Amino acid sequence: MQKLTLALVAHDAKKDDMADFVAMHENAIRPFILFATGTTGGRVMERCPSLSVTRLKSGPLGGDQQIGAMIAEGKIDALFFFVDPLSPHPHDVDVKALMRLALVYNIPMALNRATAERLIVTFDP
Ligand SMILES: O=C(CO)COP(=O)(O)O
Repeated sequence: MQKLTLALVAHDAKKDDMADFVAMHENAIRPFILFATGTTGGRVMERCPSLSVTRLKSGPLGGDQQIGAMIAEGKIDALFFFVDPLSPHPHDVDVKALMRLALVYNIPMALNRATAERLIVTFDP
């Protein structure tokens, strides 16, 4: 069976949460092919050195758009995007575009840790 692909993205205030989440669910996450925006991917690999994560560009430099393009190409099966709703982001249009494409292509998308905790247990990658 083809491996499922999971994209990980976290705003700065949520990167600790993302690293904790991945560490806590490392065994469940290991079977996925993992992609992440640049800084998020770096933090995840620092915390879980045995995981292999393909790092794209940092979000503000186009990483969100790269993941959006992969979703449009059918290359991403699920998106875990831990959003910080309390800070302004210079690339907010990219953030919205990424969420929009996840909606257009109807892929499972967790926008906070509580949802990701519930979603991760549903996968059999
Ligand atoms: O900005 C982001 C999401 O919009 C995340 O990008 P980084 O993981 O590079 O910080």
